[in-house]
Amino acid sequence: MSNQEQAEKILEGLDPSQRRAATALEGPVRIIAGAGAGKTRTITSRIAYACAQEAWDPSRTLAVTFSVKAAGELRSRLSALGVPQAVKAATFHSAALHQLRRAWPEITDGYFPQVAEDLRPYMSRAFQQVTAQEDPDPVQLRDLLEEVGWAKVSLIAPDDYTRVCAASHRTPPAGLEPDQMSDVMEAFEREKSYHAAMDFNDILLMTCHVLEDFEEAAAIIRRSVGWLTVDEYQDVSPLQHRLLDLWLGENRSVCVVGDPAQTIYSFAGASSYYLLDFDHEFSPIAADVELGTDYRSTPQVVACANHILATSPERSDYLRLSSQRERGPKVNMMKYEDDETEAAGVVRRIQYLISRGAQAGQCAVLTRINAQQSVICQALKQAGIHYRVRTDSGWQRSITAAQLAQLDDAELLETLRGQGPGLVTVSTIHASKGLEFDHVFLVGCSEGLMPFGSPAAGPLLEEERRLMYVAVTRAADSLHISFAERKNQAGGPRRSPSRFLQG
Ligand SMILES: Nc1ncnc2c1ncn2[C@@H]1O[C@H](COP(=O)(O)OP(=O)(O)OP(=O)(O)O)[C@@H](O)[C@H]1O
Repeated sequence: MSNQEQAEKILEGLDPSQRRAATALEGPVRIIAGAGAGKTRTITSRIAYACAQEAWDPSRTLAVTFSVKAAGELRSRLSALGVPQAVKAATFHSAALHQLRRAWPEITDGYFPQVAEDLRPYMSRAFQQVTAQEDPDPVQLRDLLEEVGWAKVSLIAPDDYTRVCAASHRTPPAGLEPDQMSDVMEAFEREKSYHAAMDFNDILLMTCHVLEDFEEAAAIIRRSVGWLTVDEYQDVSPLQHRLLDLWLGENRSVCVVGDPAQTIYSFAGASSYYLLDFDHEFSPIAADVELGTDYRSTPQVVACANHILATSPERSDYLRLSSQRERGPKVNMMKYEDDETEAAGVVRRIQYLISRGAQAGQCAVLTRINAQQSVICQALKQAGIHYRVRTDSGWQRSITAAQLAQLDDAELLETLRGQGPGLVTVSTIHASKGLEFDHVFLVGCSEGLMPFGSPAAGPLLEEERRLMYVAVTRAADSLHISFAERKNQAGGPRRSPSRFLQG
């Protein structure tokens, strides 16, 4: 097959908008893609098409994304499209770490710092030095580390922290005053450098530093980033954006893809501002494509997703999806007495679906927070249904190693990839991002849980709305939304249905 024929074949599975995005090979390209609209299909086809056309040098082609899982998905889809191995698909952090390692001997004689797995000891010592208090408790420690992480990805130096707090009414964690927190931030950095350690954000900060201050090393890095694709661009932080800017320099071969309605990490410094502003920042852009056709979900699920966004004050930034599928069952709404009854009801429904031929691996129960999961897991266990829990740190299976050994190879592979036929998924909404299931059960849809903390109108409420949208759009065939009127039989305050379901 000639290169041209091969290139044409790559485009075969794309609709006209996806094709327009995939064939715009030079200059800045923005793809705004709704949930299930094939953004991964489009960007992988674009890279494959460019390589098949010999328009790009594969060894200078880089695609970055946020999670290890998404990077793995990109790699396997690129390889299925016959893309040369030389094309790199990586997380921001692993791409930067690789560049930093290579540049290091050119810029210093010092040892390469270790990426610290556990930052708690450094933070604990920093806290003690500044406050002369005992160890912070585990929750304080977590909050302090989150605050330092937020400041770093937001490019807020310790010196500026106090000013930022005053301007934005931000309250530091662990009962600290802003200037104490600023001192803790400095002490934390000292502790890490004393032990030749770095955290995840340091990888990006140090790479920025190399690109800014070491001309030769910067030129080598920039040469390796000839054609850049950035996935999930709606979740980019100011620090990641700075790195992108420095990677590109004068280069304008950049394609970003994202969905402003799926920004769910604002609390950690992510912002859809860069996606929405891309056409100004990179003006003139070569192609600006919107993908609004949802290939994943039924019209009923899509209508529910559109309804959730319809009352948002930010709705003009969001795409209105249209479903490409046949009609399916209507969205099932249920009210239960308490959490246990809700869990039992959900499990009964899953049993019913399985008895009608559904695969357990295609059923997911989604929760807003981790604490909602134990009652669900208990009910699944009682019913003898194997499940796995998806947390941000990975899978915890209810199935034992011995049971795992009985699965055949194909099942095992699928199970390990998270798509096995045998295990129901119990996941937080955050951890379900990018996944799809035939049957989705979204539990706890009451005020207080969804939106969590029932915030007043404003950015917090909008982030909760987007979370609900992400949850709903994971469903391909059937969607089951429920809530419990009380926590348990003992009573407790009466809960009302989520405002996102009204109207
Ligand atoms: N042109 C198309 N024709 C048929 N099916 C398609 C097309 N584009 C995408 N799909 C299917 O739609 C589903 C979603 O595609 P993909 O995984 O690329 O979506 P995504 O946009 O990355 O999803 P999300 O952002 O919601 O996680 C997949 O099952 C994919 O095969």
